[in-house]
Amino acid sequence: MKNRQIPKGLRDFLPNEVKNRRKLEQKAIEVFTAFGYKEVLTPTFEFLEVVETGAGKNREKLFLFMDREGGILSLRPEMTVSIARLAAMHLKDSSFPQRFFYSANVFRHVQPHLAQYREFWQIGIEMLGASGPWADAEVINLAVKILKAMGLDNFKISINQIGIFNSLLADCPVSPDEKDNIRNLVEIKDLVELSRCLDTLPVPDLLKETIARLPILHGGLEVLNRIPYVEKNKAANEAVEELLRVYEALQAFGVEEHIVVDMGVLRDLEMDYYTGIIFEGYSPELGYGLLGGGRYDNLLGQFGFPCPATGFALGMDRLALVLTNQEQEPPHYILGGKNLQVLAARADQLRHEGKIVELDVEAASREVLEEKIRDRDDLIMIYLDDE
Ligand SMILES: N[C@@H](Cc1c[nH]c[nH+]1)C(=O)O
Repeated sequence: MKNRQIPKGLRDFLPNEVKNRRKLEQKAIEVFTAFGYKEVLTPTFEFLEVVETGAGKNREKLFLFMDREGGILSLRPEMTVSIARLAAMHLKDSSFPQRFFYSANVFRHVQPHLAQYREFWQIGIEMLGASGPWADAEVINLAVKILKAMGLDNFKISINQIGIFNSLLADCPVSPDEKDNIRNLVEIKDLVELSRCLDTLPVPDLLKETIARLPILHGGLEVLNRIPYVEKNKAANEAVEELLRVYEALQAFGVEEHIVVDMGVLRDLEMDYYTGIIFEGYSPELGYGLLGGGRYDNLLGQFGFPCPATGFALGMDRLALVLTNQEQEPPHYILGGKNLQVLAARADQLRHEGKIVELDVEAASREVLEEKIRDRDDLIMIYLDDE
């Protein structure tokens, strides 16, 4: 019966799920607000041309449709590009940095699996107009603070600087397709195929060895001493230096226990606008990432407004799945009786005391009401006989 189905990869939210989500959202908003971030909203769909500025090679993941004038539109697959467009349209005369946050549904035509829907919710921030390690570290610090505020303790943020990988790759005398393949193999950590692929290419041995090791290079700062080829490449060296500065700033923020330096994080499978520090947050018990982000200094320039920027987004559906709701609920009453005026006054009084009160709007008798809520052990019944 098709009229009772919804398209693949979409979902309804029942009251408990909505409540959990709103709670998480509320906590995130409190943290963002305390750091001076302000909420923005953008339209649910944009011109394809705008969306492709950020996710160029991922057209097959977009939900596309046409407007009546023949323009091609896309449901937003994420928020960063829309905010870059917003900044270029509205903020040219503002002072910077500007700090924004959002909570929005986004759409990607992915193969649905656990906690991966085609419409999903992201909460995120973008800091526009600030370069330098302190800005990157503030954003990563906020990622840590958010996960903590939501009740997670056992999580890590893997950080990298995309310039390290890009500079190594620039020294490989191979075709763009082969570069894409290498990038992909590093990202999915396929060590066997990566070595095999590198062996077939005319890449200098030291560089080959370095790239082959990237997926397993993770840990503390010592990781940065284990990338031998970096010495030979000035840009890679500078990128390593920058990563070091950000790590130091994260130490100053006091969050380094959650930080892992990870040369295998490229975020290339997600977005291709990153230019500097990139990071992903995950909980070791889970097989998937919770949040991701990084620096994208060239994106706003593509909308005619060159401006450095950095940010991250967190997947709410995934987070909701991780977190069991530890908070105590206020008592939940059902209030029955025949005199509406008396009931209404009592209901208001209880609500005023912080209780949740449902009024029995069907004015059932005590017996009927008792019978009706027999299976609802979350409810406390009060019946007011006429006084
Ligand atoms: N928009 C990115 C996350 C991000 C925000 N800012 C920078 N990166 C994503 O959806 O993965």
